[in-house]
Amino acid sequence: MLSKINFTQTQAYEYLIDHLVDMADVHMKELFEKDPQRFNKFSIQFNDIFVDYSKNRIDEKTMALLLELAKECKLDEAIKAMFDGDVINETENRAVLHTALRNRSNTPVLVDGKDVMPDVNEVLGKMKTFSEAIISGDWKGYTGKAITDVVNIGIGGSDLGPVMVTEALKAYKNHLNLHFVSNVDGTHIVETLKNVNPETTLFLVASKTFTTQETMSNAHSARNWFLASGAADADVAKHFAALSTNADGVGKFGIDTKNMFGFWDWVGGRYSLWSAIGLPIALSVGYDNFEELLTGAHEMDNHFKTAEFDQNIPVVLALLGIWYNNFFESETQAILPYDQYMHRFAAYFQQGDMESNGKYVDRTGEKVNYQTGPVIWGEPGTNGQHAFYQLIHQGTKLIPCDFIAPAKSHNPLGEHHNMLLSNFFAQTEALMNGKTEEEVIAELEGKSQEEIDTIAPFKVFEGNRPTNSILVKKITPKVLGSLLAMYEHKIYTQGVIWNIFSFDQWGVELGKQLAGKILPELKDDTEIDSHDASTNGLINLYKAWR
Ligand SMILES: O=P(O)(O)OC[C@H]1O[C@@H](O)[C@H](O)[C@@H](O)[C@@H]1O
Repeated sequence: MLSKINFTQTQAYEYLIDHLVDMADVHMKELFEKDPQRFNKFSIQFNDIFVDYSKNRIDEKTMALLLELAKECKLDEAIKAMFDGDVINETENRAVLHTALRNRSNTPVLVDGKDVMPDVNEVLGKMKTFSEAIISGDWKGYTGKAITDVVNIGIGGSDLGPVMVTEALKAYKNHLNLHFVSNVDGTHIVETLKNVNPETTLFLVASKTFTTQETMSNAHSARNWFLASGAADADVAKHFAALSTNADGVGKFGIDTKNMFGFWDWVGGRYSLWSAIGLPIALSVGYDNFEELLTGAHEMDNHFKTAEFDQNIPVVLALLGIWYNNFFESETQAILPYDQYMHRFAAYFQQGDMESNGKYVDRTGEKVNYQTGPVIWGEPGTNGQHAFYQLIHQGTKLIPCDFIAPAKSHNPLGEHHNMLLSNFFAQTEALMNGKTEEEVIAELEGKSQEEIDTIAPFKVFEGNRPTNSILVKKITPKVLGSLLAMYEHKIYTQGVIWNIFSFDQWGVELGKQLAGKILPELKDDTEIDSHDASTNGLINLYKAWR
């Protein structure tokens, strides 16, 4: 059981409130001027990942107090509890062991007294054999042709992770074409099926529960399409596989359980890309690269488990996030990868973070009296610069940003990478330093005083906008694995301090339930009056217009 400490009642929190008064008007520029060691003090390297957090509104006292806060909230016990397989997902009565899926050291991990590693390794072995057979072409479709296209049908955690990783690792891709269908909007499956041939397509039905409406509907439509092409029921086995914890559901759908890749209820959907849900990754970049991804994550797991908190990247990032979220009242957190391949990275962590920490009830069942999870958003640089950075630089909201960039590009083309990275460095520098009125006036030399007075206020940048710079050597499978685990553990750390349960997601249920009630009401054109006036009005208009 996790302890149930309200962090706003700790000693460290009280000190931090006082300390905030001292820090509120301090400009980071001054902190850099005062301390030549600041960059060394506030940066951590872990393997090929370098995290510079010196461009934050912190000093040594801030970090000491934040670290104290982590201690008072018993973060050490919480970390141990997760790795030990304790039932820390209390509202679902489950352990949380995505770390076991990438436990490359193979040390036993016990759930209810049973070591789960043999099962984990068995599924990995099956994924290896299967992916190699598909990639080599040994696996034949129902007319004897090799597979050319893989369509993953899944949503949420059964989609976002594999999409993000297969995109991020596109440089490692083989000849297979990967497609992802998630939305129940018929457009998604229809448009995808236009581009594939039933004789050479493999469908992966990815669903932890195997009950999710969107996924089941898309899977049925895909099977109908497949059978309509002239294939027989018996051919389904050559073209459909399931990634799921629900063997009964898989069997009922008509997928041979030989083609089922299992995982377990102690794997949360948004933490499942390391499990059988990662099969599209193994198919896209080869099993060895998938294993490298696991290795990278495992290394970060060990770092999180063993590094002192002041040298622990996920812990430090989490505490900085809390500093802004709970003391500076920032509402959002931007994730800005300067790497085109990582264009779905922020979208992935929208689920990872917001579904984990978007909770207003604490671990005692009481409503919290403080802010919990931030809104996560972001796009790859430099695209974001030409779109929304205006607000980050000169808007009224404080937006802490994570900038992520690789030193080596997979596509070193002329000066492109230097140009990209010059923007990466320039943005965090600009956000920190800003531009003073004097600097603006100096730039306007030669203009009339009237012109200067008119335009100068618009050209001033306050600066003092916080950023973390995460510079990695190269986006390899291993580095990506470490980065993903880093954010996962940051999320958990914040959940521990906010005293919330990060591994359930009750907030997604109500909408599903209501949609279930409304669906039968849409079958015919009878006027509806069973809801509020707005919902009735909209449903009836829909019926009139469809
Ligand atoms: O993998 P499943 O069972 O189809 O679930 C998909 C998604 O369903 C959503 O309802 C959950 O909030 C997500 O956490 C989950 O990833």
